[in-house]
Amino acid sequence: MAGDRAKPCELDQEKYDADDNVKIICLGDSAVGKSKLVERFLMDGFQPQQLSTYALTLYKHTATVDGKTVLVDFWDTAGQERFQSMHASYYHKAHACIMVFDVQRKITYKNLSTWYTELREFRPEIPCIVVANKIDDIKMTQKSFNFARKFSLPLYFVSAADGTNVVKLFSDAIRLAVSYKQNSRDFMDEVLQELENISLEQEEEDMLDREQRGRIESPPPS
Ligand SMILES: Nc1nc2c(ncn2[C@@H]2O[C@H](COP(=O)(O)OP(=O)(O)OP(=O)(O)O)[C@@H](O)[C@H]2O)c(=O)[nH]1
Ligand SMILES: [Mg+2]
Repeated sequence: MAGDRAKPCELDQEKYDADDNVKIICLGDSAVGKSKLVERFLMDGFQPQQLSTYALTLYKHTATVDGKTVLVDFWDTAGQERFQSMHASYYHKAHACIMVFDVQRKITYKNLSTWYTELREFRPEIPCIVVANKIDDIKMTQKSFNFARKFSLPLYFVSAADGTNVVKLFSDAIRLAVSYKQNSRDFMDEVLQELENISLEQEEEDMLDREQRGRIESPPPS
């Protein structure tokens, strides 16, 4: 159910290896509207309250992409310092990113580069959408935001308050996540998998060695 708080068992990230599971993360400064956007998409509603996301909220959604059912987890967290302590697992196995700024607060736009740098440290290749939120509140005089162009990222002008472009944003994010998962594997994933396999092989070898030594050292049965 949308809005459920993440329970430890739901944080088992192995499930994202299965074909029908994708993970989409939300990034951006505090109060840019990350939570409101997900809520608007999932519940088609908007309650203008000021509550900041506490630690981590997982929103679950079932989508259909090209006739196939896809289970989508949207990961949402607070954009403030609290985020710092959990970044590695937040990015782990993510298939797409929605990176939000507030068109009314320039600093949130400036900070995109910090978010983007961190995203690319953990997930060098996943699709990332840049989102200009709160366009209901200002007169958009064809403002141009170079950040998205500079990194060749798609830019969406949206409003969680009145719903402008919200469905389009999330539908496209889901499609991108699915196609990323089907068509390419992150190089980092491959390297990590490789390392995991090597250490497993090593463990197996060590175990066989120990067994063999045990057999030699123990006296033969009389
Ligand atoms: N006018 C307007 N206000 C919005 C919009 N989206 C969000 N807000 C308001 O902005 C504030 C912050 O929204 P949140 O969704 O809680 O922001 P957040 O990015 O999740 O913040 P953290 O959880 O602290 O990281 C709330 O008061 C919302 O009502 C929008 O599209 N238009
Ligand atoms: Mg939030």
